[in-house]
Amino acid sequence: MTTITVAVAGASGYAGGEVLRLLLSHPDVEIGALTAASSAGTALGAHHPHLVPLADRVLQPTTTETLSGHDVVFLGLPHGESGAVAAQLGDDALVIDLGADFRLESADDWTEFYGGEHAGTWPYGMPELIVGAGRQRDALAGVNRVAVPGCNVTAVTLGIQPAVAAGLVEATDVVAVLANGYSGAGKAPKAHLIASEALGAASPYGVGGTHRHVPEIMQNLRRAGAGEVAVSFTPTLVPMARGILATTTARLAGGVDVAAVRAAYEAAYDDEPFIHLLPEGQWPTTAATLGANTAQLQLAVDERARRLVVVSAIDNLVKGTAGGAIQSMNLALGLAETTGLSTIGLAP
Ligand SMILES: NC(=O)C1=CN([C@@H]2O[C@H](COP(=O)(O)OP(=O)(O)OC[C@H]3O[C@@H](n4cnc5c(N)ncnc54)[C@H](OP(=O)(O)O)[C@@H]3O)[C@@H](O)[C@H]2O)C=CC1
Ligand SMILES: CC(=O)N[C@@H](CCC(=O)OP(=O)(O)O)C(=O)O
Repeated sequence: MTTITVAVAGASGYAGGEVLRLLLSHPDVEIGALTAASSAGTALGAHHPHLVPLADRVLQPTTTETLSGHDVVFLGLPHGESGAVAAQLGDDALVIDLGADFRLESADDWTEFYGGEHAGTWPYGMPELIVGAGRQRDALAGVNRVAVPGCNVTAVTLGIQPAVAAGLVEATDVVAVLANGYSGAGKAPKAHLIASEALGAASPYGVGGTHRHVPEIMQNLRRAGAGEVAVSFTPTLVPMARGILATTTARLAGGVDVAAVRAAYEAAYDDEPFIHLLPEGQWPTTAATLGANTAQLQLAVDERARRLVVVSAIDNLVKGTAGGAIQSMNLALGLAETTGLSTIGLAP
């Protein structure tokens, strides 16, 4: 394989920085232009001192000129900014959007949850998503545009989709409650992230069906084979830098037992390099996934409540963003899907 040149827009941000951290270990990639907005003209090391090999690189403005001429462009920009940038980049570049602009199929969903005009729909960058009898990875070979999923969406979808696809649960009765690390909110200061108030507290946000990831999860479960879908989704900010622990429960279909559920999850994930159904009795923790492109899962059947309970853990910045994005890049370019991606976490 010849060397792939990669530009990263939003390189001073958390998602862009994580793309760079992972790309530094990718054997086929050469890192090209790094761009930002207000941080243009400053050194990358001022924003990401952990990215030592790139510390002296100077951030450029995010323009067509700086981003063009690369094989791959990652966009780690705030929602609503990617459409205009992508439109200026030629079809010969693979453009991978880490934001939400091109994830949703429904323009009405976009307007309801994000506001403004819908930019469009790109191939969805969740290789493991069950789509009919196949997987979304089949749709990623050779594409030149990829919309990377939301991090919460990744945790919940991977957690519940095998049961939904196999008809083992009622897709109109799915409830997900999540513990979320701060970095999911990006680096810009936000009122609900003032350290003196948020440290030491667990605080729900986006409650009552208002979070913008609700339509994306529903879209995924429909693609996985559900007819009607209803998902109750409640994220909770907890004092950790990275990580998502999602507990997703759903009402079991009649007659379904734990053996049937476990068999469905094993069938769905045994061949997946990054999705690990843990041995029975062992429960996921965010710590075990930190820095790794993995999702760890465990399930139980609550017989009294007749509900399936699935716990899934990911690193929001790796499997939830940058790692998933590079996995999709590999598929789009015809590289081995796992190239440059680690299953080794960072613990304790
Ligand atoms: N954090 C996470 O866990 C996840 C994030 N994402 C998505 O990735 C994208 C980036 O998020 P994140 O890195 O967390 O956000 P950050 O706030 O940490 O970073 C935003 C980046 O975008 C740049 N930027 C801001 N406005 C503009 C603009 N108008 N034009 C060009 N560049 C601009 C910033 O540059 P400057 O330094 O100059 O301001 C910075 O580099 C978002 O769409 C987010 O939703 C997706 C999944 C998970
Ligand atoms: C803690 C926190 O605020 N997390 C963010 C995760 C954002 C994300 O996954 O990215 P997108 O914004 O690209 O959808 C949230 O729940 O909205």
